[in-house]
Amino acid sequence: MPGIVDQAEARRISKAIDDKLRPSPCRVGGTRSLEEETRLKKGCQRCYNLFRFPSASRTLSQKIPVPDDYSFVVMLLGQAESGKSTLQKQFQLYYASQTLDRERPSWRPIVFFNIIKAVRTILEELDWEFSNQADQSFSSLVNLGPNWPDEIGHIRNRLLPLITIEDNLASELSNGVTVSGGRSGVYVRAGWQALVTPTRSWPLSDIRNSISSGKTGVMADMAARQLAESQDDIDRLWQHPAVKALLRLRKLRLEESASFFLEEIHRLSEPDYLPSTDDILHVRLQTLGVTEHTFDIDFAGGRYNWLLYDVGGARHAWVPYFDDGAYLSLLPSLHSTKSGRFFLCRTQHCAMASVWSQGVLLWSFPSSSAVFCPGASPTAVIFLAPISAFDQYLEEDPRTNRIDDSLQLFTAICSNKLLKNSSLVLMLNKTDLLKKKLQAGTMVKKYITSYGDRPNRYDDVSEYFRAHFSQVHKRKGQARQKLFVHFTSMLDVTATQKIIVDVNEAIIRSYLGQSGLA
Ligand SMILES: Nc1nc2c(ncn2[C@@H]2O[C@H](COP(=O)(O)OP(=O)(O)OP(=O)(O)O)[C@@H](O)[C@H]2O)c(=O)[nH]1
Ligand SMILES: [Mg+2]
Repeated sequence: MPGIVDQAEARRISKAIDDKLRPSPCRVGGTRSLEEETRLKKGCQRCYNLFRFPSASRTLSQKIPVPDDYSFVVMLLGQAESGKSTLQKQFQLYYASQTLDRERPSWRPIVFFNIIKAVRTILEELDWEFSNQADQSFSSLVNLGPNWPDEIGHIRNRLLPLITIEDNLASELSNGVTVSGGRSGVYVRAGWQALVTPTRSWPLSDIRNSISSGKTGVMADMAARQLAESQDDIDRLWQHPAVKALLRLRKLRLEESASFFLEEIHRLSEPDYLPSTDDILHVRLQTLGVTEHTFDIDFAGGRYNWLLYDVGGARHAWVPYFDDGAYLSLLPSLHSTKSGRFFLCRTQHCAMASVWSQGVLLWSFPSSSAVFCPGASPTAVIFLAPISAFDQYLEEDPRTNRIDDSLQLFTAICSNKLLKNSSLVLMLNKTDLLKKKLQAGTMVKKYITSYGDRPNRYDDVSEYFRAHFSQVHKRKGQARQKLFVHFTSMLDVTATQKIIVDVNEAIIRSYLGQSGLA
């Protein structure tokens, strides 16, 4: 991978991976039935998983002997947009769906914000094409004809009242939180839902009442009205050949969920629109700091408390926490979660951030990387790596490939001594997007030179990435640390929920093994 290893090392790893990828069922070990053996020989991924993660395939039949006051602490880590909060929503949907139902109204203005941001981005890009069209390249390239600037200009004028709402809506939703660098966005901390819709009304009739009685935010109301008025123009813009050309030829990067929302604009503009589960899973909303979620999980005849920590992955989202101060300062009020486990500190001169608990330094890390550790070492870390991002670069550092960045973060996590007893779950996420990109002909080797001339097919590409992450764990991981790997598409509810159950069971088994309770 560019930036991780030098050329000779890249060739060595590449060869090792090729060797590993050659069908070799024996390497997964375990006792196999004839049928399983045969399927394994044919390269069946499910069989491979069964042997690689045997715990996930069996069911615990007895209540497990966990101390009464023990909580399974699980941290979700990974770069920005890797899908951590989406996985948290899937946990909530599975284990506490009534709380997700209660929160539905609070997602409504966030959906509106996602739409407005997409519309603004498209118009800005078209403005750029328009003002730089002296060479006529865009028009002639896509055969748009001479009138497209006028057509878009009219739509743009009608959409201006909508897009001017964006910043104020972001500020209302973020409750005044902004990040440096002038980025527009919605950044949320734990408990934001209650701020956005104070009534948290449910069922639908109550929501209609709360919307009509003005109990939702002022800007959210205004956005709803403007969307209702602008829906036809948004649709016209989205369907316009100039926009399709932008997406196709200029590789315009909208948020991944933008097309989902723009396709559905008329449904989302209904006066009593309430976000569906699919809408909530598609929403893009940046997490700021750490949010804590508690679930009671019924399992094998017992009830267990899980504390899930969702950590914001964007580097710039951490910037507000690292402002002036020449001394090591404790900032517990900003960073402690409900259970008061986190303390974040910084030293100005070495640009390191540190995590403290009860006066003990737990972890230090460069302030540019977003890792965080709870007061006690977590039972498990779930690391999400979006493998569809092979052709993308970090927003905060356009030279760093996103897969490369994920590998670096994963290396830091595997080698962190504080996590030596934690189970590690690696979710190679966004496989649906990866498939789409490969089908559309995007070549992996163009962005990941070490991929070489391997076939540009999903099975080969996904296995290649899995092998790379596994190599990191093998080289940097610690003896007692187990690694469980899953390919995921976090928007697929059925598949993800099955994986969640498997992962939970694997974590519990691993905990029992570590603590000698098995
Ligand atoms: N197509 C697709 N989209 C996904 C998948 N997982 C997450 N997304 C989308 O990716 C976007 C980012 O997901 P988040 O869960 O907000 O990412 P995050 O890691 O919490 O990001 P930060 O809070 O900024 O650290 C959202 O719009 C999700 O709907 C996936 O497997 N497939
Ligand atoms: Mg998040």
